Amino acid sequence: MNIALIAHDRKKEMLTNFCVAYKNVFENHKLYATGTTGKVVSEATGLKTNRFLSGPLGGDQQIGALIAEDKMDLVLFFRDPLLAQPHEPDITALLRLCDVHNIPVATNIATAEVLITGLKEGLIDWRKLSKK
Ligand SMILES: O=C(CO)COP(=O)(O)O
Repeated sequence: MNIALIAHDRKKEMLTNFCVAYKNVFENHKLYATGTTGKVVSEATGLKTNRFLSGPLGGDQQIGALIAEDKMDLVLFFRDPLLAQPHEPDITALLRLCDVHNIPVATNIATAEVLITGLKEGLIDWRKLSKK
């Protein structure tokens, strides 16, 4: 499965800890990330991440393009709901595309826990069947 990892600055530590905790799951999948998130996660966990541009410079849009092409299977986007982002339209567009293409997406750690458990249990395997 192709998994996108994205976190706003004040959520990066949380996502990193999440990736450490579930390293055994993530290492069986292909990871993509926005620039800074990928750097931080890879350095802390040793997991390989395919990194795009930093979010404010277009990274969210690059991940959005993969979603539009039906190439992303799961998105974990730890958003900061208490801080305005300069690239808010890009964030909205990415989440909209998840809804357009029915891609499982978590925007906080509580939902991410549920999705990662579902991933382990094979509950997202339908994605393999739905590939165009
Ligand atoms: O801004 C982001 C998502 O909207 C994340 O970008 P970085 O991973 O480059 O910090």
